[in-house]
Amino acid sequence: MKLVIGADHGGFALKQIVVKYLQEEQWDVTDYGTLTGERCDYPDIARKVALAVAAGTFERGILICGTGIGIGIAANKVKGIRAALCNDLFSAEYCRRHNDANIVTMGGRIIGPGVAREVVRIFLQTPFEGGRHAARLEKIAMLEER
Ligand SMILES: O=C(CO)[C@H](O)[C@H](O)[C@H](O)COP(=O)(O)O
Repeated sequence: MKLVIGADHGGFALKQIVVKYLQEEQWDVTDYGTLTGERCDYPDIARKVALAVAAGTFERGILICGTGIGIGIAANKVKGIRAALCNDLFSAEYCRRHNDANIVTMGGRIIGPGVAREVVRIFLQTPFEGGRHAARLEKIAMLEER
């Protein structure tokens, strides 16, 4: 599975840790920045990552800002993106099982490396259940056409 990751300055430090973890675990991960800890605007990072996931260049994305909120709001403006804020393990599991999330967002000012690594592991390993949840995702897709 090809992965893409991005973060603003609020998520930069945690992104570095997550990238290292993914590389150690042999995941194919591409870093879309920011590549320094300098202040930047999370919508710019969200846009690059979300467009690449929506285009199918990458199957899943990981986005990190200070809280995970702003970067997720921005990513969800891109058609086909289902970005889920996961600062806990239960959310990481159910955003996959019920929502087929294709981007996970986290807060670099909220969670530490241990939780972040587990969130990412669960996000990448948990399948979508389909069934009644697929019908609900179709309704979400219809909202994109309004
Ligand atoms: O978008 C956010 C909040 O929803 C992120 O946490 C940003 O990283 C944060 O707003 C950046 O704030 P800063 O004061 O410019 O560091």
